[in-house]
Amino acid sequence: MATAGVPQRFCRCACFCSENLYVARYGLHVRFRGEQQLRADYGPILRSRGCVTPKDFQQLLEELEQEVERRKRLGQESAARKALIASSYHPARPEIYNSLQDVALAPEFLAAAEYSALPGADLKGLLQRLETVSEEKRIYRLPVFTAPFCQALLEELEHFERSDMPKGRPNTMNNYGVLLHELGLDEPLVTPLRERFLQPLMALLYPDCGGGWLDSHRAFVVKYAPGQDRELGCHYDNAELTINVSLGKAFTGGALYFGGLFQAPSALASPLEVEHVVGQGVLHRGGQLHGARPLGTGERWNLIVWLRASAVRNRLCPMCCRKPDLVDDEGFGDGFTREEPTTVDLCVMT
Ligand SMILES: O=C(O)CCC(=O)C(=O)O
Ligand SMILES: [Fe+2]
Repeated sequence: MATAGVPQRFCRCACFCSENLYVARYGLHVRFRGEQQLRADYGPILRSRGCVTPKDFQQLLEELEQEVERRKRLGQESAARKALIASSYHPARPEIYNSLQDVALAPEFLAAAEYSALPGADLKGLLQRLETVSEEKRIYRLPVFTAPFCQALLEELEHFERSDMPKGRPNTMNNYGVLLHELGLDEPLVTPLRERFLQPLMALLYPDCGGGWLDSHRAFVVKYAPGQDRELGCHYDNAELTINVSLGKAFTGGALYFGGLFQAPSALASPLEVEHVVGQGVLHRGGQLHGARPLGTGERWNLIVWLRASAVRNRLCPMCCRKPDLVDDEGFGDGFTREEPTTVDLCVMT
């Protein structure tokens, strides 16, 4: 469905500063309101995962307090980094910052998106144009970018990494990578990718998850390398839908694994392993539990776009599973809005 909206102010949910704090050492997401609550809610599980001595617990407390402070400052600090990068960073591959061209996209991706935008398109027709990785889990895969585009984007990201520009962390679980909006790549690259190509695809694949109502995103590149992050613990995304595109380089290991939906009990029984194919994107629901196996050799860079539909998340924050407690934020925030999205069905207007 084609939609035209007025510019929105986006918000985050206040739970961002108290829920789902990730403790990598103990492989655990915790809710944190203070020492007593942490002991009461997580004492036994923390002990079973190696947080045994008073010193261990004290260290964990300090880390959680720091993480809360970091999260409170995140929006403003990110906006400041973006402004500095815009004024003083010199790209290695300036063409990446031009508006997204069809030549950057794999023919299969163009064909699937073009088909999906036709008035008579249906799910059955679309499924003939992409790979069904799991029908039950509704996971799909298709080529997204051409090899030269992946190469150019990687070169640009490595150039940025080597620069002395300030860098944000892609999300609360990955320590290495790049936030694309800070680099100035949202407007020319990610927003057109979402609006022109992913929206029609997702509307057919996941109409029940807001696929037809995507109005913002959070896009980042995650990097895995020896001596840096090597694997990713099991989690669900703060997104209605996700696309994960493998950009390269040469690597072994790092496969994605998928369990059930996070709301379902025994959600991680018999996970499904999905290998990366360079240039290809894996599509899945944000609520599908997943993680990444340890990297073997080489470096792995993946573009992740968390796609958000305010019409869905305004009703229920996927991170705290409550009605969101809205806090104004910078940019797309976490994709919540105070008003319902104002959309005009362009089909009706013609
Ligand atoms: O390592 C990957 O490719 C998956 C990353 C991921 O799931 C995420 O960032 O949400
Ligand atoms: Fe994820």
